[in-house]
Amino acid sequence: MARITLDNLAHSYLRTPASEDDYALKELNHDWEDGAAYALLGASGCGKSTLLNIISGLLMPSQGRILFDGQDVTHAATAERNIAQVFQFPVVYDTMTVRDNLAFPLRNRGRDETYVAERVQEIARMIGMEDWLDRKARGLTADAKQKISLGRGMVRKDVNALLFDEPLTVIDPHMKWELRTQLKKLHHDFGHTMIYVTHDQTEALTFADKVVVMYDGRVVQIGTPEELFERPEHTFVGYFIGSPGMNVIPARVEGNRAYIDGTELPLSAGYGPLSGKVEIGVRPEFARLSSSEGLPVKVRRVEDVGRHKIIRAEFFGHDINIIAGEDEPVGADMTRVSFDPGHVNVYNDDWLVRGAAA
Ligand SMILES: Nc1ncnc2c1ncn2[C@@H]1O[C@H](COP(=O)(O)OP(=O)(O)OP(=O)(O)O)[C@@H](O)[C@H]1O
Repeated sequence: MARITLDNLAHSYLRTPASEDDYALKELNHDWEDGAAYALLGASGCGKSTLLNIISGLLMPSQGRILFDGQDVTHAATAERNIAQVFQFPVVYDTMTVRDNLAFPLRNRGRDETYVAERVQEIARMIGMEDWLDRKARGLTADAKQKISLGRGMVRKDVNALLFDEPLTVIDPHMKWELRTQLKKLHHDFGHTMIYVTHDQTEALTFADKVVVMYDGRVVQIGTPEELFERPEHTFVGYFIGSPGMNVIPARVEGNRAYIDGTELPLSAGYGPLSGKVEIGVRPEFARLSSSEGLPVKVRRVEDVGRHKIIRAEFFGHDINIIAGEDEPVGADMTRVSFDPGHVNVYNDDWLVRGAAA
């Protein structure tokens, strides 16, 4: 396994980029810890595949270096990087049996047949294909073929990193959950450095130790699922993670008070003067509807989603969401909302501002 260092890395698909907007991947400096499981999460077109392809060697960055355990591999071909990759669509040899497909990367490395047999059996069990080992891959469903691709990606223990590019797209929903759990177990057992690209927050949050959130070619936050929930560093992280996402409301901030349309809201920290766009961010989980406490709010709709209720409401002309417990009644007299001050974040031009403890 390897620590992967991205040093001053950036990429533009244009030959002569003129401004930052011309970069599909904006400048990035980061150390990916040896043996950690990362998810690269973001909406379509934010640069996830560009970054993954640079790490795998399919794409040469227009700026910066990439190092595996301190060794510069920027100009090394994919084959020299000793990585395993699993793509969105299956890559299998149709004329080979499932067994030979799974064994391929090990035989390629000259591993002895006893080890190959043992390891193939182990992986086949993991992907639920023990009974299919002697079948030819031709004619199998896309779903089964993708499981073989995943198995092949995982069969070698001695790779520098395992890279997955939306690997569960073609897998049916039930198997998706099972494979995600298996991948997590595999990571736990073997400690591979894993990088998993997805636009699905559930996939990212259940799989990864750390989630790398990308927005418009930029890494906006790298954190544990808890950190992304508690303290989104950027409003995009707030919107994108959570269901529904964080409420973001324009405000004026002075010291330890925020003002929304002139109405005061307490904050748990003090802030210096802020210019530019100022907003507060509060997750629906930390907003509370009541008949007497807080600021005026107009409930528009209540959605019962089983575990809890989502209250869609209007707050000083802005749409906000409030989460209430399944058993909490939502009466017509509930026209006030309060926010837990410890969970009200302040954003300046979309970036989190850290206040001084009040
Ligand atoms: N070969 C290419 N030539 C020119 N522009 C490209 C190329 N590949 C990607 N781009 C552009 O770079 C940006 C980032 O694309 P990228 O594929 O890395 O995003 P992504 O997050 O992986 O998206 P998706 O989930 O849709 O694959 C997009 O604006 C895309 O249009």
